[in-house]
Amino acid sequence: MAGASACHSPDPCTDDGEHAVPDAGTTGIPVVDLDALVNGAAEQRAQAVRDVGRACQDWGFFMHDMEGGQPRGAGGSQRSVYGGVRGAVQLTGGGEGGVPGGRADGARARRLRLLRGRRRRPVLAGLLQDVRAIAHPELHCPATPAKLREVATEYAATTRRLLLSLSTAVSEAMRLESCFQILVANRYPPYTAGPGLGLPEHSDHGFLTLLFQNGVDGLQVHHGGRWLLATPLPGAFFVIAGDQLEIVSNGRYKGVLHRAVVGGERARMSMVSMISPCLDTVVKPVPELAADG
Ligand SMILES: O=C(O)CCC(=O)C(=O)O
Ligand SMILES: [Fe+2]
Repeated sequence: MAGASACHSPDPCTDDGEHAVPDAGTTGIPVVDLDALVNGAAEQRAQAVRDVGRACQDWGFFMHDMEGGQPRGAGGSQRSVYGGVRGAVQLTGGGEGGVPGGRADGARARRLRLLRGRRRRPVLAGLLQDVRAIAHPELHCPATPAKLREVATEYAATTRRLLLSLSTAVSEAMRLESCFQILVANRYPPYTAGPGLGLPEHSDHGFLTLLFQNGVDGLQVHHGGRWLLATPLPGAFFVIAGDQLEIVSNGRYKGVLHRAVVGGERARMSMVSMISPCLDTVVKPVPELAADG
């Protein structure tokens, strides 16, 4: 696979300031009890909404406290999704933005742009293999491996419920029931030539993103002018504020910059589920916040 040869070439990620991957400090990343949001009594829910608001405002990034309880099925969904997506990533040949299905004609190129979002730098060959699939309103899923459709259907539904609860908490005013959802599976092959940039810094174009990983760290979040390594609580989802949340909140919440670094003997995988309003929605600040200027 391309990743192996990339490991032996001069390291483009550490050669110059432009591509350098500085050491990340650790943590302080906010933890929010999302169970209170979904199942809590009025006062617990109100506190969780305040916590989400503060985390969005201060960080644009937080994690979901699994101790507080996770939505039923999410754990099983996380475990089974590794198996499902690993096969899909390998079968699609590990191309960056490897959405299966045909040549990059105009429509497909537009779809790829939508799925990839806004990136500041190109992805370096071999450091990332990914599969992106529209998950809602209709699941567009590769036909192989056979288990993938089953896994993706369950995973999309589980994460969509959580994303909608979060979206409601972040902005009760925004109607997101008819949403648009994208699933992404990223695989970063082993890379022993030093630290490298698997996925350059970017913000996610949607409203909210849920991300979990296979126990190999590498996600970094930009906070307070520094890159911090995002090490999750065991089994936790990371929650990432996207560009549309920044627009809706009139800049009060930021679409946070994040990136993925690679380096080490174990392949890293991350599973991303991103939600947006349906595609014909005009995304603009909610009036109450627009009035603030
Ligand atoms: O692999 C990661 O941790 C980051 C993935 C990501 O940010 C994305 O797919 O948008
Ligand atoms: Fe991202």
